Amino acid sequence: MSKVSNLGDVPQALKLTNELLSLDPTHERATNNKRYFEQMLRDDEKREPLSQEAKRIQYQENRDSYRNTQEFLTYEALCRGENTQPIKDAHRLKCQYVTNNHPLLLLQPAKEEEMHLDPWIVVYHDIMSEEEMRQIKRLATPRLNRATVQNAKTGELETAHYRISKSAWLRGEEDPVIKKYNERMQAITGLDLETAEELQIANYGLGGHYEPHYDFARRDEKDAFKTLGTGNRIATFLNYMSDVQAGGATVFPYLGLKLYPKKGDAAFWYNLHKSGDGIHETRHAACPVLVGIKWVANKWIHERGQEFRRPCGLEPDE
Ligand SMILES: O=C(O)CCC(=O)C(=O)O
Ligand SMILES: [Fe+2]
Repeated sequence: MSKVSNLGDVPQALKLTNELLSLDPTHERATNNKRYFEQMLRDDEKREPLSQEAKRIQYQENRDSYRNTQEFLTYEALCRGENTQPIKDAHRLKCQYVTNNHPLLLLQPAKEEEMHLDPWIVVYHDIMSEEEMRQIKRLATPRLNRATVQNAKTGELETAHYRISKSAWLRGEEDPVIKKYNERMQAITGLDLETAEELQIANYGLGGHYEPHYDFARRDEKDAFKTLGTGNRIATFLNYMSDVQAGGATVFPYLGLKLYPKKGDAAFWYNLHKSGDGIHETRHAACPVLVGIKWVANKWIHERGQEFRRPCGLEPDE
């Protein structure tokens, strides 16, 4: 009951408390709460009602400054399902079958749908089978641990309030399903996955989310990916292994773009320009899960090995 009142719904908290007291009239905590909620409601009646605008200001004053930046407010608006800006050049977006002339794709081409042109963000439909998803979840489940982030100053891995999920890493050698799936991602992207990170499986429970971030490391970050010796994260291949009933979209605040998880689909984008500079508009976030749970599998592809597959460009933003 006090949790309901913490959310600001005192009348509902009082109603539930009265219900509890009708079942257990001697409940001491409920008796005290009842008195407390009734007093709160009497105090409320004396106060001038707050306008929508005043409520918004009060809400914003209680948050840290980052949460009031345009970026964060846009992230929240996108997560509520609002459209914050029209998708640029939406009329030029295309769908196509992709084979890259690769034996793995000739009989079953990948169904590629462009979601954004610059930066280029695509979704591949139905590329993971039910059985593959089941096996990946089976392997990951006993190994799920609270996800961490890298502290940009110290380089240490730590848990953070802005990333709430559990994750596990799966190596290609440990199961034929993983190996085969890695090969499919390699065929579709045309990139070398030898230098990629292992497959990261993430599970988001209710309220699980990951606030706006880049997948690539900035120049001023300490030791980012240095131990790997494979350069920066050139691209992200993000597989959705569940539908999410409400919430849980992947959103790009600078593009006004929302990708809704669809079981068996995957999103793909380059994080770096051909020059190696980061593409800042790829900043993205995983919205809080409101109903259901969310499973994803991330493959972060690195720069080394792509020298001939995606040659360097001479212009910084080519
Ligand atoms: O789960 C998502 O939708 C995005 C996850 C993500 O951005 C990440 O793990 O880096
Ligand atoms: Fe990410």
